[in-house]
Amino acid sequence: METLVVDHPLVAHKLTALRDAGTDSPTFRRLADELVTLLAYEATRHVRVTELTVETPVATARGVRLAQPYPLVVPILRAGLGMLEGMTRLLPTAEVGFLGMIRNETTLKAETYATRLPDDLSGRQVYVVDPMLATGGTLAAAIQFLFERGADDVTALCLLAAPEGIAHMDEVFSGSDRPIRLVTAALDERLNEHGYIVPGLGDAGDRLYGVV
Ligand SMILES: O=P(O)(O)OC[C@H]1O[C@H](OP(=O)(O)OP(=O)(O)O)[C@H](O)[C@@H]1O
Ligand SMILES: O=c1cc[nH]c(=O)[nH]1
Ligand SMILES: [Mg+2]
Repeated sequence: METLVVDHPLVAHKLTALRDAGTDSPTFRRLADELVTLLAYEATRHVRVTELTVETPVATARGVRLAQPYPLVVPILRAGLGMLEGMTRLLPTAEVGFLGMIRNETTLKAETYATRLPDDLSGRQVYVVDPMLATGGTLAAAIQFLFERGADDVTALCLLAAPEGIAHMDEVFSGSDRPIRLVTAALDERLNEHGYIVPGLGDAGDRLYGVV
């Protein structure tokens, strides 16, 4: 997996506020939304475009527009929903598909409870959004699911990643000829004994939407 850690003072500033346990849910949501827009700028660097010409008031100009089929954005519920609007603001013509997944907090295995995606993803560029890449079980299962539907160009946007999660992704997809990119605001130190990212930001879903 090709990993890009976005090194930018504004990203670091917003991420620091996001990590702060004293940051309330409304502020956390706003910061997550702002951060994803900054990450999306880098994550969409390879978005497919087609060339065209337009008439400016002065002359003919060559330019580009997003190619069809338009990209698919896939938030992994629940926490990924906190990154959806920031993505679609930048890619307003993108289609949106949903994956509902929850990590069993005892076994740390990901379980899928909802899927609402186009059946055929061949030829589509897919952007998966989920704030946390911890053990990597959730993201690996999500991408396997997208690959089964024909996706061959997947970029994941995460606010935080752990080295263990990146290693797991590399192991699961080592023999794959389909490239996967990860764009993240930070690569943290490690996971703790409960599978939480250290120093991390806690449970992203709870901090966005409250404890259920
Ligand atoms: O890399 P992993 O070890 O699989 O963990 C990461 C997953 O855990 C969190 O979701 P969670 O399962 O807490 O669900 P939620 O979004 O409903 O809170 C997070 O948003 C990821 O989806
Ligand atoms: O640190 C972590 C790990 C998994 N899920 C979270 O929300 N936070
Ligand atoms: Mg959670």
